[in-house]
Amino acid sequence: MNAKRKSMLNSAIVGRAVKDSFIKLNPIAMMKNPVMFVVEVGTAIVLLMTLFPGYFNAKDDIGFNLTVFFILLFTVLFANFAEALAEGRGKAQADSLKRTKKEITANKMTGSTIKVVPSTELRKGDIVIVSHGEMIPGDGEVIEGLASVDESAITGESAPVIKEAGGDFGSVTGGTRVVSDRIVVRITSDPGESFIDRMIALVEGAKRQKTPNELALSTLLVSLTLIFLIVVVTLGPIAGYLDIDLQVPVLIALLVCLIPTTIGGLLSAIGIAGMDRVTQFNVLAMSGKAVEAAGDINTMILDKTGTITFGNRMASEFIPVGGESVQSVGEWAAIGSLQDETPEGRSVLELMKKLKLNANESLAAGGEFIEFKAETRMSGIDLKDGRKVRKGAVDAVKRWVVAQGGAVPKDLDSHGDSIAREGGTPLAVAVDNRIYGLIYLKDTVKPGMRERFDELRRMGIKTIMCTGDNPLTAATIAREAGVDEFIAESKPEDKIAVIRREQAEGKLVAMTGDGTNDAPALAQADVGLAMNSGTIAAKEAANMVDLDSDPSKIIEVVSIGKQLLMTRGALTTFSIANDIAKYFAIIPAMFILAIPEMSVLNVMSLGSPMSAILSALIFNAIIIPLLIPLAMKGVAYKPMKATKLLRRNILVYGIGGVIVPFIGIKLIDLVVHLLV
Ligand SMILES: Nc1ncnc2c1ncn2[C@@H]1O[C@H](COP(=O)(O)OP(=O)(O)OP(=O)(O)O)[C@@H](O)[C@H]1O
Ligand SMILES: [K+]
Ligand SMILES: [Mg+2]
Repeated sequence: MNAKRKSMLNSAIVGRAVKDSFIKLNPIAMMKNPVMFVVEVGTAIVLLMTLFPGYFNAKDDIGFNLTVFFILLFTVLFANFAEALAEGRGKAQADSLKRTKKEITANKMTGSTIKVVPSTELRKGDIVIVSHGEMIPGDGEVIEGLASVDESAITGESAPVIKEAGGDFGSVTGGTRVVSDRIVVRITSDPGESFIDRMIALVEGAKRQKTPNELALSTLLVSLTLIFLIVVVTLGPIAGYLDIDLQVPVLIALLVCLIPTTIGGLLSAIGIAGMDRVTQFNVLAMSGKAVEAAGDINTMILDKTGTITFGNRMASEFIPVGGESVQSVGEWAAIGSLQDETPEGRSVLELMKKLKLNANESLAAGGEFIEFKAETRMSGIDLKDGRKVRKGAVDAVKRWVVAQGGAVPKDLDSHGDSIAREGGTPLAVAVDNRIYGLIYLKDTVKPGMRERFDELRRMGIKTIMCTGDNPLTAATIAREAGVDEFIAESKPEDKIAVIRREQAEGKLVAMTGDGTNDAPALAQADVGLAMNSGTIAAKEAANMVDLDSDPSKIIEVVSIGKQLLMTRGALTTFSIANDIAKYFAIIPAMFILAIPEMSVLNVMSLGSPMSAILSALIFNAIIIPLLIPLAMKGVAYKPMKATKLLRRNILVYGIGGVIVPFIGIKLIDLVVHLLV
């Protein structure tokens, strides 16, 4: 991550937020937030009454009304400021992305000629050539060649990544730079629909829509506002009937204190900041809904290779069976791997070199390469002389050999099992109906996995490891990493089946993936995190993309989602509890103002009715900016079960929410009382 992205709020962002706070006063924009809209309307009424007291036949104290007006105005401005500040970093980031997007020229291939055209003219399906030093003019897939690409413009990561035709590392992003070699790219997006365009829209929050959770909460806040509005509006006539004179600005002050302005003012900032936290983490969430869903996840599906383990499964040993030799196992393994571009395949050839073994490579000439497929769990080559060479998962190779009338050497299983028990992956090597031996693929569990899974368990999240590997290896790695369940010998479609099974039980499921065959499962999952290095299909199916291509990040994304939901819950509790406390300050004051004999009601022994009302109103306003840091950073929490967490939060934010205003209002009153 680059420093620019990491930089916290700087003065430019704050300055812009201050300006935006005033722009956001526009009532049409304000209507999106009904609670604050009511405050704004109240502010306008008080202003009119201050400016034209004659019209309202108010016998009033202009000084008091003017003070109320300013406090109300600041209440609205503070809420606007919270939202503007939360948007700030995204807007700044969008600006810098727009700068990288500036016009790029493309070497477009039309037939056999190359034409230089502006990147804006490129359409889906166009073919371009990008050489060393040039910018990639649009999103696409490498169809020829291999190059290292500097993707720091989007990922912030300065180390270049290798992009090559075929496989899962072939997708490139417009605006990134080729720093070595030359690639031919097929463009996969039309202008305005590129990854950078989507990223700009996303960080700018241009298309931000309320999430289902936010909508539900907004409905609650609007209902509360309506109830209090009705109460306060009817209070006027009732008081009039009783011959009690209640001034309109006092009623408005009462209303504003009662309606949930704290959460109303911070709600959208909390949502934006949550999205922002995910973005700073180099994960692009396609919607706020995805981040929230992450907070509600019950089940997490994880890959073994590359997610829980480092994934650079390297051949470390050739183990002969049935009386064969290391040389023959190695030779056939190598012949079957000559064109296998997977890390496993390449490592076989490297092991040959390391062991100083030779393979008669000419045997492979003119043969037909059989690519590794997760479905068959084998790869190899059909030689020109008719012999078929295969290497792959032991059970798959056994079945293949038996189907051709071959026999399984007696010592195969024991050797295979001992590799698996150590957490390694055994690959069997066979030619036609004869098994020569095993390749020992070594892989290691990433450090710290157990602690992270413990944390997930404490949050009540179940982890399921899905792997194409054999049950023994799977069990060993599962035990070592501490996942709750595992599914071995799983095919890509098995992932969808697990996701559906969990969802049928009413659970929300998260998963990560990068291959085209992961795309359906990524789409089926409630939270699908695709790797940026992955295929276009995977990235389109997912609702999040990890720019650093670290599948284990799903764990942190879930934590951020949880934190977002908790922050919203905590501040809602705090806000509503707060309003109850203000009630005790302002209601007695109103009635004492009208009937001085009622001064026994002054439970908080505030200076005067006027100062009580103003103090409650000032507290109501300044609590918003005071809570901005909490709204932006999210509440701190320890992973624990949802019910326990809820109880704790109600205790802290509910009771805290009742006590804090009593102290706050009392302190403010001490000062205000001196002034009025
Ligand atoms: N290049 C290869 N050639 C032959 N067989 C392979 C090759 N790569 C993997 N295999 C075998 O196929 C099995 C399935 O591989 P696949 O990549 O689908 O799953 P995996 O990597 O083991 O698990 P995960 O789903 O956790 O990534 C492996 O366990 C291994 O036995
Ligand atoms: K309030
Ligand atoms: Mg794999």
